[in-house]
Amino acid sequence: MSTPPPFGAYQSEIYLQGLADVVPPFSTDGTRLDDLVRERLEPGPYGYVAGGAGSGDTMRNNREALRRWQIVPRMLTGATDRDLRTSVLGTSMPAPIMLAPVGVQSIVHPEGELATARAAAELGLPMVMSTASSHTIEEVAAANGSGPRWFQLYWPNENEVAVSILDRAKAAGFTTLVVTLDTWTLAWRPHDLDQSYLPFIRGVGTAIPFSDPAFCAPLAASPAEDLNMAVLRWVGMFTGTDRRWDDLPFLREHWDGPIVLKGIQHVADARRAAEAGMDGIVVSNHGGRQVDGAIGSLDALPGIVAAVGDRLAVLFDSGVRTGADVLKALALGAQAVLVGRPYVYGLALGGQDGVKHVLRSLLAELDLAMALSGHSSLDQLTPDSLTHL
Ligand SMILES: Cc1cc2nc3c(=O)[nH]c(=O)nc-3n(C[C@H](O)[C@H](O)[C@H](O)COP(=O)(O)O)c2cc1C
Ligand SMILES: CCCCC(=O)C(=O)O
Repeated sequence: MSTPPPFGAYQSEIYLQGLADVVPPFSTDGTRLDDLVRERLEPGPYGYVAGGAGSGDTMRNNREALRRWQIVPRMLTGATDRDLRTSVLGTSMPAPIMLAPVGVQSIVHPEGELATARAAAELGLPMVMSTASSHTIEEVAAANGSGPRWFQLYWPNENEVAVSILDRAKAAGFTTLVVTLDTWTLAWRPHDLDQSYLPFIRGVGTAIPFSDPAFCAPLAASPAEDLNMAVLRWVGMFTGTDRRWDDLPFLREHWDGPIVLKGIQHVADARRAAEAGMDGIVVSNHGGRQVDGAIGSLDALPGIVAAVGDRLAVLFDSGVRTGADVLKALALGAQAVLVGRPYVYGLALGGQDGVKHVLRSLLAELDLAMALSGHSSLDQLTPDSLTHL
């Protein structure tokens, strides 16, 4: 198997552009994007995307948990050529980085998830499409073309609607189902409450149910004709839902690919997912957007990997901003890492090219972090690559 060109090549590409006095479209530092976007977006959309639950403590805990683990570099290991390719639940990817499901993307850029789907396909990175997308399943699949794609389900209250959405996702080539468990109702989010800002009220992020025959069947008028009625039905369908562990066989019955539960933080829940015959989990606290005062997501990872890592694909998200962050999560046993806000900031700053720039920067930084810390392959990353402060 020939070694693919290193992602670190983005670095030389950028330096060479300097010969023609060209600089990157915006910062290559994933920790600075939030500041750039704050200046660009209206306060409503900015607060919605960047904000967390309550005081923001969980968001800060995510970053602090990542900072408390630090890399201990090794020398003279022959890490000149790296191979970051991997496969998760049958999906091949050029590096263990995926685009987390993020809804309502058209609040930051008119092309929304379509631009994201195109950028993901250009890089071959799997995207996870959200149930709360501002474009339909079929539109995003078309934009993603032959790229790898998974579908994220917000489990609706009505089974007919769930089945209809799952059938559409399957028909549109989504291979793995990601079921998000931590957002069955929205948290207390002062950023949004203080501005009375909720995108869904404006009908953004409702494209999938509003284009769904099972969702629309009981409506007296179409969502285009009577937005308020449709939004009311949306609220009843997707908020305050009550699903339990016993309900999981329903998903197995209606989805024939792998199923991943997203939003796991407790070891006991990870064990439960394994016992329920799930294929994977995402160790995630939704980027600190749901439970304020919760642990940093990375702090949940080692215990969960020890408990179920041999039975389930364990993925990780929440707080990842740099290549070093990705390296740390991989070293602690995640098979792949999802990023949320960073690529959405890229979308806000530059559409499809902006998403691509953020992801290429992250890939390059991961590649160089691997190289300079002495790792030439993913299997060389172990907890021994790190120390905990
Ligand atoms: C604006 C926004 C919308 C989101 N929408 C969804 C969603 O529709 N479904 C979902 O499972 N997670 C959603 N998430 C959570 C992400 O999938 C992911 O867990 C989180 O963003 C990871 O943290 P990070 O932003 O620090 O990378 C959303 C996150 C943001 C920032
Ligand atoms: C009910 C959909 C919520 C979208 C979402 O996941 C978020 O804003 O974090």
